[in-house]
Formats: sequence, C-alpha cells, structure tokens
Amino acid sequence: MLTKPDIEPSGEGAAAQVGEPLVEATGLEVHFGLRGGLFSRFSGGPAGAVRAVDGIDLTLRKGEVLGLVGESGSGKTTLGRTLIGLTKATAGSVSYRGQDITALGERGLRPLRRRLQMVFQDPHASLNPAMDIRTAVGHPLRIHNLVADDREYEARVVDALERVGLTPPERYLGKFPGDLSGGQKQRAVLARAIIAEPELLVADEPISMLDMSVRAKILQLMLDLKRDLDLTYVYVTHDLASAKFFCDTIAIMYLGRIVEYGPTEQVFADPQHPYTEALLAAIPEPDPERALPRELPRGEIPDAARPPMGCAFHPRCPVAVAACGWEARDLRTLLENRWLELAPEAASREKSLFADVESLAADGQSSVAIAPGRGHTPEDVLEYLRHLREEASEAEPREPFWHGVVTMHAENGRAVVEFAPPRDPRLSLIPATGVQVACHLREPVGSTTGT
Ligand SMILES: Nc1ncnc2c1ncn2[C@@H]1O[C@H](COP(=O)(O)OP(=O)(O)OP(=O)(O)O)[C@@H](O)[C@H]1O
Repeated sequence: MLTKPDIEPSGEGAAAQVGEPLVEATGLEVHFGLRGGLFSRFSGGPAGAVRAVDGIDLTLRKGEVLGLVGESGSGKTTLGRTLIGLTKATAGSVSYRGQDITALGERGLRPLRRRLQMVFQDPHASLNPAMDIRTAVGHPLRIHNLVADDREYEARVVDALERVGLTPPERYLGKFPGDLSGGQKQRAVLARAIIAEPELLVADEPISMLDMSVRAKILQLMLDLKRDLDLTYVYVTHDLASAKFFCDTIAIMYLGRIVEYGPTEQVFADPQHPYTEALLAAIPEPDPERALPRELPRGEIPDAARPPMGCAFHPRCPVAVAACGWEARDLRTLLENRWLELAPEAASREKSLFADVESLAADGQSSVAIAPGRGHTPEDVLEYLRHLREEASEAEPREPFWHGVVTMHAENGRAVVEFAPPRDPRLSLIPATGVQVACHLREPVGSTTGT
C-alpha cells in the first residue's frame, strides 16, 4: 500500500498525451495445463487447465500507463507477460505496432525483447549477486550488441545510472547488489530495463517488496523516466492506492477476465462493477488511528481451473441477479455456510435431510437432483429449502442465491432445484463515462438482464 500519496498523479500522462495503439490484444487466452493425477495419466483423459487469462481484448496506447489490478491469481502477471511475448498465448492474438507477436518464435521475438521489457517485483532476485552494477546494468547492451566499444558501454551505463538517481554513478559502478538498499537495487533494475531504449515496460508489483518510505519515490522515478524517455507502462498490482496515482487507465481483473476497464479517475470516482466497489471499499485507511479492518466480500477467490458459471464473481457478489450463473455448488456453499453457524446438533439434524451433500459439488450444472437422506422424502428436502428461501427473503441484505432458483419440485424420488440459465456478462461501454464493465446490472437498456 502506498500510504503517502506524495507523488504527482500521472494525470500529465493521461488521455491527452496518449497516442496511437502500441499493443492490442484480441480474444487473448492463456491456459496452463494441470498435471493430472494418477488416473488421468493412465486413462489419457484431460487433466483440466487453469484459465489464467480467459478472453481479453484491450488496446494499450503509446504513452499510456495501464494498471492491471486484482487479487492474487486473477491473471495480472500472466496477462502482462503475454502482452510482451514472455508467455505464450493459448488462443487469440497480441500485436505490437501491428505485428502479431503470438505467431513469433523465440528467434522472431529476439529483436523485440529490447523494446519490450519487464521489471519484476523482487529486486533482490532480479540482480545476480555475483555481478557488479556496471556489468548487470549494461548486460542488455552486450546481449543486443548495441555498443561499439567499452567506452561507449561505460558512457551508456553511467547515463542510465544518472537517470535512475544512482549518483554519482562512479560510486555505484563497482558495487554489488549486496551493497545496495532495496530501493537502490530497484533503481539499478530500472537502469537495466531502460538502457536498451525500450518502448514498453511491464512492471510487475515493482514497489511491493520495498520499504514504505521509498515506494512513492520509485513510482515518481518511473513517471520521470516515462516522460524523459517516451515510455509506455503496464503496471501490475493488487494495490489500488498506488494504481490510483500512477495509472491513466485501469483494468480490474477477476479470474482471468477484465470486469471493469476505463480511465482511472472515472473508475475510482464511480465504480460500476460490484467487484471494483468491493476492492475500493477494502483499501486500507492511510491513517492508522482510523484504520478499520476491511475485508472483501464473503467467500474466497474460486479455483481458476473450475471457474463458476456465468459471472465468475457471482458467488461473492452481494447484488447478483438471476442470470449471473447460479449452479449446484452454490447451493452446497449456502448450506455449508449455514451449518457452520448452527449448533452441531442442529446442523447434523439438517444435514441428515440430504443423502450426500458432496454430490452438490459438481460444477457447470444448472439443475440438481437431490437424493433425500435415510428416512426422509423429497418433500422434506423441498420444505426445508423453501423455509430457507423465506428466511432469506426477510433477511437484510437478502441472500442473492435465491434469485437464481427458478423452480423446486419433486421428481423420481429426488428434490429437483432448477436455476435460471446463466449468461456471461460481456464488457460493454457505459456511455459518457468511457468505462467498460462486465456486469448484468450495468448492461445497456434494451438488452435482457434476466432479472
Ligand atoms: N506457469 C504456470 N503454470 C501453471 N499455472 C500458472 C502458471 N502461472 C500462473 N499460473 C496460474 O494462473 C493463475 C493466474 O496467475 P497469475 O500469476 O497471472 O495471477 P496474478 O493475478 O498475477 O496473481 P499474483 O498477484 O499472486 O501474482 C493462477 O491460478 C496461477 O496459479
């Protein structure tokens, strides 16, 4: 968290100054195969995949600072890496200055590496402890064959060190990473990143491992470098407070997708997606006297290998509607959460109505047939569920799960619960704001919301 926002907001680099499209992603997907268990290895069956990036379109313009923001596992790093060809896309494309880089092999990418650089989170791990600063910072000059002789090499390294504030440079040239503070190391990493004259830097949590006192300084340095060297940035972070001051544009990510995307000022002033609202509400207070423990909404981030149906945020969303993607496993979560709050005897009495609560775990099912427990009938189960629904409709806030239940009836000795058909919310523009949001509650008038 950036507690002292004493840096210049990047407003100077905002919309007015951003130029032509530099990088464009279209239908971008990055899936990582899961190593299967013993069974799937023998059977040759699919072991599933983590959908780290799951269908993303975006345009990064020259001079823009784009923030990729979201909780851990939302796919920020993978998207950032794929935008510069460090991670291979599974589907879709990324083009840099009109050239499709997803189609390039390592050889084709090599000349672009100089122009597309990455800055990692951990400056300690980014620098080889056995390499002095002269060698480490100048390394890209050697790799890309950019200097004619040692004199030119030295002059370029000195210039880079000056630009990042490691002055006088002579004092740092012969030092080793172990001689530097965290902030100085990140400055050296930045010097190495800019020395080959890149056009785009993807900075992955570049300040999160630094002392609070130097975080704002490093971000300010990055803004100065951007201005002086005509750079474009992708800033990967889970820290909205720093993104607010640093970014022109923000993409809020959830489980591999962008759920809200637009000018930073607008997104902060008037968040449209319930997830963005929750993230903003969870920003810690800079003043420790007033700090309240703030938490994101109920539940945990779902497994990216088994994303929820419809809107992936619906199981945690306080205002979800019928079309958001309710399914059998949401019923299981609802029941288990209830039983956790009851006294053990009451909980086991209620549990005994169900033959097998585990069977509600299957994903991707828009209806579920529940087998009653021993000595119970489907009607007992239905009566219990109806009772829960009534209770929930009186509670404040109302439990959104019940919006998704279309019918409950007995059939073939089972209690059948049917859910509303799920719909995938697509990013759509909110007129007059410049913000795109993927939420059924914000769909343009005229489209069906399914509520
Ligand atoms: N090389 C990989 N192999 C398998 N799975 C991966 C790999 N890299 C990322 N993942 C998975 O992809 C998903 C997205 O990860 P990613 O690191 O992009 O998210 P993130 O938002 O940057 O999270 P964090 O802030 O924790 O770095 C996660 O479920 C992660 O476990």
